Amino acid sequence: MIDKKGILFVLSGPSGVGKGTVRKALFEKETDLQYSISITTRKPRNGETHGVDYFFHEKDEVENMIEHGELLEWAEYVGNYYGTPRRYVEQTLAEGKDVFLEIEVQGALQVKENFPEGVFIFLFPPSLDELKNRIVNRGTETEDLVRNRLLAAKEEIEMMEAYDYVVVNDEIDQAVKRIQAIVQSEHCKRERIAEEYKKALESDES
Ligand SMILES: Nc1ncnc2c1ncn2[C@@H]1O[C@H](COP(=O)(O)OP(=O)(O)OP(=O)(O)O)[C@@H](O)[C@H]1O
Ligand SMILES: Nc1nc2c(ncn2[C@@H]2O[C@H](COP(=O)(O)O)[C@@H](O)[C@H]2O)c(=O)[nH]1
Repeated sequence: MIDKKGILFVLSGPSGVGKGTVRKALFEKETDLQYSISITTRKPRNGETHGVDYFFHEKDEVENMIEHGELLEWAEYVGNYYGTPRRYVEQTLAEGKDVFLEIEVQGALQVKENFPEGVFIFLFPPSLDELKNRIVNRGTETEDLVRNRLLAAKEEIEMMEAYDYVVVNDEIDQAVKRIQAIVQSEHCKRERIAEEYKKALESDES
């Protein structure tokens, strides 16, 4: 019997490209996706809430989670830990629901090793100048952190080929529509595979 697990979608890309913005706009439309809230040691920004934007933890707590295998993937990114709680993802997929991760590139590549059947989407900026403008204009990072995030961005963009899809985030609405099309098409693909599998089983029995 083919399993009815949910699909794991992973949205990734350089800092400031608009992952959070696009994900929030997508979730206003796609109510069937389940967002996996990450853990981080970064301090909350103004307006961020524990359990909504992130689970905010101390460094030793996260190191304990890593040691006990509680994270599906984790990365040290520009001085802080970020990670995906394993149990939530595995349980939700097993219930047949789709899970959506919004994570940086090192983490996405770790997920790809463990879940090669996942769908990996790279969000791409219209240009590097625009990427810099977005990080700077967001106003959440010091000058040093902006520089570090841009340095990381250049390395991250080189990993783009490892992804299944590249979506340009020029206009938020357009980027959301492109991701919705990917979600739909992946569902159709899996339904077709399940159908072919069923037919193959039936012809085997006859
Ligand atoms: N298509 C877009 N056009 C113009 N501005 C955008 C667009 N998408 C996002 N932005 C703006 O760019 C800034 C960065 O967006 P956002 O915080 O969503 O990026 P991110 O990729 O999640 O960043 P990080 O990885 O650092 O968390 C925000 O100020 C956001 O409003
Ligand atoms: N590897 C992981 N990366 C994550 C996770 N959650 C968020 N992120 C990414 O970290 C950077 C920085 O985020 P910020 O909120 O400090 O701007 C960004 O690229 C996020 O997408 C995670 O669980 N694992």
